[in-house]
Formats: sequence, structure tokens, C-alpha cells
Amino acid sequence: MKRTPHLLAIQSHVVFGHAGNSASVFPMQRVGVNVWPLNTVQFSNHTQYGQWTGDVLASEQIPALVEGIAAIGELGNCDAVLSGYLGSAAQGRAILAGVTRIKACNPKAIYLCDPVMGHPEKGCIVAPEVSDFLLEEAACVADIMCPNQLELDSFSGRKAQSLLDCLAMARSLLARGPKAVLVKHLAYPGKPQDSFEMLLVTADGSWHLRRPLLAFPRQPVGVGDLTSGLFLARVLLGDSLVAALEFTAAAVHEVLLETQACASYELELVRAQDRIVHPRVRFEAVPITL
Ligand SMILES: Nc1ncnc2c1ncn2[C@@H]1O[C@H](COP(=O)(O)OP(=O)(O)O)[C@@H](O)[C@H]1O
Ligand SMILES: Cc1ncc(COP(=O)(O)O)c(C=O)c1O
Ligand SMILES: [Mg+2]
Repeated sequence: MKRTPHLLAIQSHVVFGHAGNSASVFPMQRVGVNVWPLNTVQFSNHTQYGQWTGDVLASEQIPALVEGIAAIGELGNCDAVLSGYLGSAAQGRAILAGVTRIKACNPKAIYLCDPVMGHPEKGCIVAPEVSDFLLEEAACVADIMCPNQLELDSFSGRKAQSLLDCLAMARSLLARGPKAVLVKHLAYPGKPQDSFEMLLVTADGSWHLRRPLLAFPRQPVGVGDLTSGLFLARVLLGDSLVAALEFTAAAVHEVLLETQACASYELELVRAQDRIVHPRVRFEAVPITL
């Protein structure tokens, strides 16, 4: 029997609704991965409500929890680390130390970093020091980086001018060390208005994927976290990076269709759970040849 992969997921937890681990743990479990959730913050709700209560986890807790798992002899079973929303740069550094510790036990372990940087206009609030940490420290350690366009722009220090420019920017992020860059959401002048686009860049090639852009009165939150979690889960289950991208796009689209049908602001993950595992749609990742 094939072994069930184990994944340490280090990101936010919200009591109400879905963002961070609260958007991705259940879907990752549903597709067949054992998830070890380590919550960087516990907030009442995601920050785009404009108000929340709760606390940031003390950064010393991250090595303490990792050591606790090592002490029971389980750390070598960790196949991947995922990091997302960080409460502080100190937490980020503790995660990088944890990744080093895990790779010492299991050299095949993969580290996927979703560089959640905040989006003041959207109301996603992240401490400014976290962006510097992601730009300067995390990018050289991660095996896979999953920025959105705003985050890709921050890595490049400018705004993308075209799809080819997005590709060039993703390639320069790749040159900092990761083996793959997944741009979860592209934005560039001239992009068709009715499409939601993603880009995957590796040393072997580049792939572009389009899916329909759905209309929402208020953009749902947690879509990026759901995307990076499902992508990593499928890679651990044995998909190629391209197959993992195609699966993820289809599964996330199913969640958004259900969310739209329910006129819900929060992602309808429970209602969409069967379709996360067996999406009815398929979107093709098309190689970009230059
Ligand atoms: N098919 C879709 N139709 C409409 N909106 C979408 C679709 N897929 C994702 N979104 C929205 O696009 C945005 C993606 O946000 P972005 O900042 O690029 O990434 P992230 O989710 O990581 O913050 C989110 O507001 C999400 O709700
Ligand atoms: C607590 C928390 N975690 C994570 C996120 C990131 O969500 P998304 O997947 O939309 O990038 C947000 C966005 O506001 C948030 O408030
Ligand atoms: Mg995000």
C-alpha cells in the first residue's frame, strides 16, 4: 500500500471562516495527506473584515513544537513544510530553522513558501518586516514559491507590463533558488477581463493556465492559501508539477462555484468537499514556447 504523505502546515488559523490553515487543512486532508497544522496566529476571523481579536504565536514556540515532534521520533516522517501567513519576521526565521532541522532528518522533504505579503487595498494586513524577510531570506531556502502578482511585483521591484514580463519576473525569482515558481494569480496590462490566469515556471519550462473569472460582490479570502495547499498536497501524492497545477485550478474553481452559488463571503469548503477531490472540470496548462 502506498504511504500517506505527511505535511507540516505553518500558517494562520481563524476561528470563524477560512484563511490560512483554516482554508487548506481540510482540503489537503480530503485529497489524502496527513496534515500537521502549526498555527502562526489564532485570530477570530481573517483580517479583511477590518477587525479581529486573537494573538500571534510566540516565535520560540515553533522550534519547541518541532523539537517535540523530533522527541517522539516522528520528524523524519515529515515530507513537506508549507508556510503562509506569518505574524512576524521572527516566526519566519524560526520556520527556516525548522525546515533545516526537518531536511536533516529527511533530505527529500520539500519546502513550499507562500509569501503572503499583505494587500493594504484589499485589507490583508501583514507586518512590513515580514515582506522584507520573504524577499531577502525565504526565497533562497524555499523549493517552491507561490506568489500572487502583487508579491511577484515586490520581488521584482516593479509592476509587470505583459504576460512575457510576468514570465521574466517569475524566472528571476526562480534564479534566487526555488525549483518551481507558481504565480497563483496573474495581473498584467492586456489580460483578458473574463479570465483568471496562473503561471508555473521551472528549469524545464513554463506553463500558463486560464480559468473563468467569476463575479463576486466581495472577493473571497483564502483562495491563495487553498491553492498553495492543494498544489503541495498533489505534488506529495505523486503528481508532476503540471498535473498538480491543473488539478489545483479545477478544485479551486469548484470551491468558488459553490461559494458563488451560495452567495457566501467565506469559502464553501464543506459543501464543495467531494468536488475538491473529484473536480468536474479540467483546465489545461499550456506550455509557453518562445
Ligand atoms: N475564478 C475566480 N474568479 C474570481 N475571483 C477569483 C477567482 N479565483 C480567485 N479569485 C480571487 O482572486 C483573488 C486572488 O487574490 P490574490 O491576492 O492574487 O491571491 P491571494 O489569494 O493569495 O491573496 C482573491 O481575491 C480571490 O478571491
Ligand atoms: C489571517 C489571514 N491569513 C491568511 C490570509 C491570506 O489569505 P489569501 O489566501 O486570500 O491570500 C489572510 C488575508 O487576509 C488573513 O487575514
Ligand atoms: Mg495570498
